[in-house]
Amino acid sequence: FQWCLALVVFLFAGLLLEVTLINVFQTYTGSVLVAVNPYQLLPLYTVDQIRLYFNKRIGELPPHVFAIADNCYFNMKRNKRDQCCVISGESGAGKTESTKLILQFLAAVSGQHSWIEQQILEANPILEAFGNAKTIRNDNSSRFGKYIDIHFNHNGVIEGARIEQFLLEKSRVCRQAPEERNYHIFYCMLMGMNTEQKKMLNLGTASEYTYLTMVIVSGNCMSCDSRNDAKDYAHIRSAMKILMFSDSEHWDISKLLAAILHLGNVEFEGKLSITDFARSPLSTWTDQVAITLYLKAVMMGSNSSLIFSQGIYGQIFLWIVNKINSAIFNPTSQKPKDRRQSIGLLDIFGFENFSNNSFEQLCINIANEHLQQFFVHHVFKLEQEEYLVEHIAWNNIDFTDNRQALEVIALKPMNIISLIDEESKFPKVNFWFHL
Ligand SMILES: Nc1ncnc2c1ncn2[C@@H]1O[C@H](COP(=O)(O)OP(=O)(O)OP(=O)(O)O)[C@@H](O)[C@H]1O
Repeated sequence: FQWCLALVVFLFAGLLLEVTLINVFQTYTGSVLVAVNPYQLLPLYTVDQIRLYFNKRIGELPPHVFAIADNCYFNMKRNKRDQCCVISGESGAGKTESTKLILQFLAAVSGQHSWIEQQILEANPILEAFGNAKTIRNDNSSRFGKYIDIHFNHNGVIEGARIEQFLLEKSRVCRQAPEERNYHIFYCMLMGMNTEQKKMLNLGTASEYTYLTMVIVSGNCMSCDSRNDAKDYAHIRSAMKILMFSDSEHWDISKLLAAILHLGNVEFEGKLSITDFARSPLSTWTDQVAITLYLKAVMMGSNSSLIFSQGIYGQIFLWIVNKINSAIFNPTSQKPKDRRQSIGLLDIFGFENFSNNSFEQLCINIANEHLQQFFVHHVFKLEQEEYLVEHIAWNNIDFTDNRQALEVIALKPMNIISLIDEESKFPKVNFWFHL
């Protein structure tokens, strides 16, 4: 497995954008593309541009994300080695958009315009609906990490793909920071469903649901200027059809999403002991699920609806990723002639620093620190070691190595994560870190 060091790093600096030269926001450092988010639609990602960058050497044309994609594709075919493209940068820097552009490029140049290519591309609107949300930094922020492995046959034609997801931010289902929203799918569903469907699920408008209005500090945020929830819902529905979600599966998901919204509006007035419960009329329920839920709710107190809702949403998300994989992934036989090559695209949530950072931010930032270490290791350490071995004269480059920070947080035996893990085994524990 060869790591084609096609690291696409995006820096966040909107001010540069007044510059009229189209390609000034992208440059290379070695095989790494460094880009600034232009935050405007530039005519850089057209079919003509795909044709232009196809089969060109890096550096022949101005720096471009298509050049990185072409480089991966070319290396995979020529060297018969799997490739990987790591896309890194802070939140809102343009990672997800770049991932989609690379996918579009690969789908276009691999040549067949087949059903499977369309299915792979249409997985994005579904994943974004369930895994992305408006944050203060990005109206379409990924709240999970994803690794898409695209599989090619020996002729370089796409044969399938497989998606892995990491660390969905489940706490967002129950609460959001000011000016932020819950996952897009809730608003899309409420805006896009017809009256009859909403009636069957007993659904109203977003303002009626605690999970869509209860932000941590003050104010609430239900709309998002740059998005059209009703239109997006239609797109999600058609994408689900393309990915072979049946109508009944879609309806089951809608029922679960509605259940989460209703669960958020449940208020607990007091705690019933199990003995009280046994005496109560509820103990005559025959529905085992309801009884189990009720007993758990009693035992866990008022946090129970949060835990259920997050658990249900997490399971829906996992199920959806598996369902997508069952449509786009087709296992190959072991015969050498059927052997496939792959290009992997890693797109994780970007580094975040809010005034109030939760455990999720800690996990997101640790993942980013690991990527930064990978970058530092390959771009500075290994490169300079090679210069030494080959006796090449160069000016030593000073760089900040984040290894120590990583060791304290996650690598050394007594690290912050292992301490949190140990402490969280005790009831009612709370953490306050000042890093
Ligand atoms: N190449 C581009 N050209 C024009 N606009 C872009 C480009 N890349 C990103 N954008 C704009 O910036 C927004 C944020 O980009 P994106 O969602 O890809 O960021 P991200 O790095 O994936 O953020 P997060 O880590 O929060 O998921 C997009 O919704 C889009 O409006």
